[in-house]
Amino acid sequence: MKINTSKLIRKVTESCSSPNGLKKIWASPDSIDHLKGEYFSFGKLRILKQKRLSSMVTGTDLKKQEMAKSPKAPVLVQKEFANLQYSTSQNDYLKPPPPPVTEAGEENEDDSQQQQEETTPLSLTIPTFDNVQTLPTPMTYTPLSPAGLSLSPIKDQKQPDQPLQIKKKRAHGSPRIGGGLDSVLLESQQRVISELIPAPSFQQQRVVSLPTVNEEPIPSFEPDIIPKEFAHTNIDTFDNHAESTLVGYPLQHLDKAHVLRWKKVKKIGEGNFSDVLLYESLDQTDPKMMQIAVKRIKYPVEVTDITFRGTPQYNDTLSRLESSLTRELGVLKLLDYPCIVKLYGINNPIFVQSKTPLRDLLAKNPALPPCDMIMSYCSGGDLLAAISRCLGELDIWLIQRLFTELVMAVNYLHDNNIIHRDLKLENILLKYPLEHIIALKDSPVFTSLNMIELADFGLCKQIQPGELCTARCGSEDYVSPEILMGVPYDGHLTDTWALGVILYSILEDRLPFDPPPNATSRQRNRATSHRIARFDWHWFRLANTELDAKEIVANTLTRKNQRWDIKQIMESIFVKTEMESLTF
Ligand SMILES: Nc1ncnc2c1ncn2[C@@H]1O[C@H](COP(=O)(O)OP(=O)(O)OP(=O)(O)O)[C@@H](O)[C@H]1O
Repeated sequence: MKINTSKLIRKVTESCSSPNGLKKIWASPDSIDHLKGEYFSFGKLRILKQKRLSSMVTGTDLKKQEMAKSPKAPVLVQKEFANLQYSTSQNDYLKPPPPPVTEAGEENEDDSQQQQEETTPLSLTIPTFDNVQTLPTPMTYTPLSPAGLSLSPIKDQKQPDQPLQIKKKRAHGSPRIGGGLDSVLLESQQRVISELIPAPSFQQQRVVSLPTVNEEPIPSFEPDIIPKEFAHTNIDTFDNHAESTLVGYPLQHLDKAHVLRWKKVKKIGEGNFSDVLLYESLDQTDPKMMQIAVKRIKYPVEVTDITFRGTPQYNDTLSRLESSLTRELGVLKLLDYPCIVKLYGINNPIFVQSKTPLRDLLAKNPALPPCDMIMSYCSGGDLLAAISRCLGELDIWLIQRLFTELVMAVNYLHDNNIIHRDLKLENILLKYPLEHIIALKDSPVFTSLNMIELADFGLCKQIQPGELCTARCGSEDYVSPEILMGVPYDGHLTDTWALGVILYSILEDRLPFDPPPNATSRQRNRATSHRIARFDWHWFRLANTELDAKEIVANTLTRKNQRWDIKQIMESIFVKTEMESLTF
């Protein structure tokens, strides 16, 4: 029997978007299971499973708990919007959605009846544009957390009277797993900018496709190549070792004769899946590697906690983690472009040599050693933090320069049949602090040096020309309507959509699909996905300003059949004129 969950979905949606706190919704365990792929990741949602009855609890109590745990996200102060003009001419809209479809066999909310309900087989409906009759369900993702099930705040907790801000920096300590099996399904803790990642045990809910990428063949693991001291070291040794000194292998020479050593300086960043640390060379060899950024993978609790061993969560998590890791490393090894972060080396060759590095390591040792990716260091940090620090006041020449480099990086990826799928402000790294970049403006080297590096290839994919993707992944504010709809999508065009979101955000100092500055409380309570699906964005600060950049936003934050691809963005006046001045 097919379960009808539409009523429950509506209730959860209302509850999740309610600013006033706790609400309980009772439903059968199967209904909950059915919803998990959609809703488990809602920041305010917790699922309490009982034997025959489940409840979902949403509310501010959970938010508060998590907010107390998470460091504050950088706040980007907004300008006054009191006299803003409202411009709609450049936008197109979907027609208002018809009322939600009522399916036969609707669930009864009555508790007593719920208790009677026995297991009902789940059915999977893959929506297409033909049969989508309601707006897509708001989605966030719940990546797997080594810290367990704590939930983080998510943006719709904003109170109506709060100043606008691009605040959606990741929640520290809320790691994700992404990219695995092209469906990246891990659960339990979410980041503030979320990925649309269903939980691992709910893959029947979601379009799950195995990777169709033509991955570069990775040579099979040769045990001899791993230095003895690493191949049989336990995790404590690695941890102590990693605290102070890092031993790494340059990608070109994965043998013991070429090991390099670095000393830890400090932590410089944190993602959902990794800690990023600055190290300085102890060998004084290659100047490029004097200072390096080390991306240390955070292993989810499901693979580190021995009590999970042998459980479906363990197996699922392990394979997704492994898939994500090998994908990111496999792609990074191939890339060589000024505006893209470089992978210089690795702390253990097995991570780049084996197709199943984690399983191989676990076969030798019960605990996983750290995985440290040795990467180029960008001393300016990420663009979101930089913009936040300067209160969103970037000169247009600088916006033009940074965005042009980003477009060139994405063009390089697309030319090489790679889609990024997680383009966002946090993944754009500045090679130098913003003030240094500004000071360099009139220097002769300004046009010969790249100022950004694109990072975080955990969700990228190598694709065949014309291939469509099905994995619903990305970050909530940057995700395109077709991904929200769950239909197969062209990854090139979802990348250019994200470029539109990025450019708009830098220009307007706000994310395009946040509630508008003059929003009514009803608008404020609407999910971001609702506005995305309706292409509901407007110019505010720049409503009356003529700017070449605006045509890029207008032609990317639009329907996929009208959306510019990367070549068209490169042909725009804003990008083309800047590109012509660059010499790298
Ligand atoms: N090479 C680098 N140089 C300087 N800072 C970096 C570098 N790489 C990453 N960072 C910092 O660390 C943060 C997290 O890095 P990254 O996005 O690669 O991790 P992640 O775990 O994949 O994150 P996410 O949660 O977005 O998937 C970045 O936003 C940035 O601030």
